[in-house]
Amino acid sequence: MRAHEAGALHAEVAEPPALPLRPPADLDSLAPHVWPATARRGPDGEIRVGGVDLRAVAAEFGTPCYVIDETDFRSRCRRWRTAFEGATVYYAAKALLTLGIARWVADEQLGLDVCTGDELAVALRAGVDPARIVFHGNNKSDAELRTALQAGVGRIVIDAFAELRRLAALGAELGVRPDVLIRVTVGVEAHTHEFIATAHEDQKFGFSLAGGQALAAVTEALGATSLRLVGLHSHIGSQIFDTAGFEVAAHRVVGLLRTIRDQHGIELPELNLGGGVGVAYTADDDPVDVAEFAAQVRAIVERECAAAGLAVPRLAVEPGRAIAGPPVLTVYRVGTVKPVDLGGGFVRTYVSVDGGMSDNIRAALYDAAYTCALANRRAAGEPILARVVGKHCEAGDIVVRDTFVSADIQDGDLLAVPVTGAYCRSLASNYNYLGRPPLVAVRDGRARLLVRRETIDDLLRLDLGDDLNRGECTASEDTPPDTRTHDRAGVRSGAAEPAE
Ligand SMILES: Cc1ncc(COP(=O)(O)O)c(C=O)c1O
Ligand SMILES: N[C@@H](CCCC[NH3+])C(=O)O
Repeated sequence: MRAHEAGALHAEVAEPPALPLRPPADLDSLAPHVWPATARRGPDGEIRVGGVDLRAVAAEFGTPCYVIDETDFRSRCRRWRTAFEGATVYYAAKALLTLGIARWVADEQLGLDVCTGDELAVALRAGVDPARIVFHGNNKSDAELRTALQAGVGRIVIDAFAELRRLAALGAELGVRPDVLIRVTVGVEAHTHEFIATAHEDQKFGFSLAGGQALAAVTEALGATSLRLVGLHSHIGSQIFDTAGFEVAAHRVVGLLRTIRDQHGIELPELNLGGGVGVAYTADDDPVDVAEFAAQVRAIVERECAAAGLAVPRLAVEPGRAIAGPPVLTVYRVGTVKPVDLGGGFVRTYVSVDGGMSDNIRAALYDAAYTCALANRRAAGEPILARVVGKHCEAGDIVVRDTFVSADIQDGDLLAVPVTGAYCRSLASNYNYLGRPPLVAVRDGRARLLVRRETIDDLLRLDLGDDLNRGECTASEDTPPDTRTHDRAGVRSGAAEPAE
């Protein structure tokens, strides 16, 4: 019985965890569909990735630390390229972007999807061929559009009428005619978290298909002499396992291609179906295989086009998570270990690590599930119910909501959390002044830094203090800083008086 049903006025007794929480048969196993492809346990029970001992990574680069299995990342790029042979695969940079990552993607002959001028700047700095870049965004500024046009970006995906007009004007001004696509909101309710579904009507992206805006945008783009409309774009959301959503989306956008042909006598040559393919975060997840996904998508589009009497357009896809997510794990150092009695015979052990929502906000933001394993040794105790939490001043600072850890877990152990490549570093913050962790690439027994750790000096370099007050303070150096008085508004007394 729940505490409130029993009329208890004081603290509620927590419900037993709702998940089908069975202790795993083996706390040390590293499910191959979850962990980086080269992750193995070494002779001391330590986890090694790319032939590198994570204890050595922690010793050299500190914790928390993102570790990327380069071989896994590159082979995912290749798998997508092969599965979508004849189509364009743009890696979605928002998932994880650094100069090194952009170069790997370019080496593997994938294009790049960017959605801000700053992502574009990183891609260009990395030497990515601008012609292989697609530029997204629901609020591109004139400056961003101008940079994209001047750089010769391959495709720009138009997201609003105002943008269409601004881009047409800029194209005319600069004497260029960019290839553009119209982003269509196809009205699919993708089976994923509300915050990462993007094709239902009531959200900020794209032109509504049902409301006729998409066709109106196409008509306007076709009439703009400084734009070359080459296709349609649809992205239904992220972390999707059920391919039915893509099927409905393809059906609807091909329907629009047909209407465009009927009304304008033009067959648009490109169809970009966006990203969104989900990955396994825990051993229970069963994501779609890329080759199968590609075959299904092609079959759907071919069938729909045949039915509409259209030539099959060139396809494009934009995987982010499916490429960047699984090759990365985060190594944390365990600190406080605190058993909390939940009542009713339940104890949950809170395992605090030295990072948290600043390096992985996904559990806090999307209730995302993760798993973890001891990285420095094998488990030597019984499995105990645990929650891995960060060190931030926030109760929702959770890294792994429900998991089992070894009963002998202790301060100083290393804990690895897999599948942290996508939307972890890219959504990282400096909450509580924690510097963002480094990104270390491992391959063939060697580890090297792709991005170093942010230090307090890095952060303070941006903080200009308050020069005005500093000048005044300097002028009255006889007053030690911590004994200066403050008025009730919290303003240092005398601050309004100019220093002599
Ligand atoms: C337009 C677009 N393309 C691609 C992606 C990448 O999605 P995912 O990382 O789920 O593959 C996103 C993000 O959801 C997106 O908004
Ligand atoms: N940030 C989301 C995905 C957003 C996809 C970008 N459009 C996540 O972590 O799952």
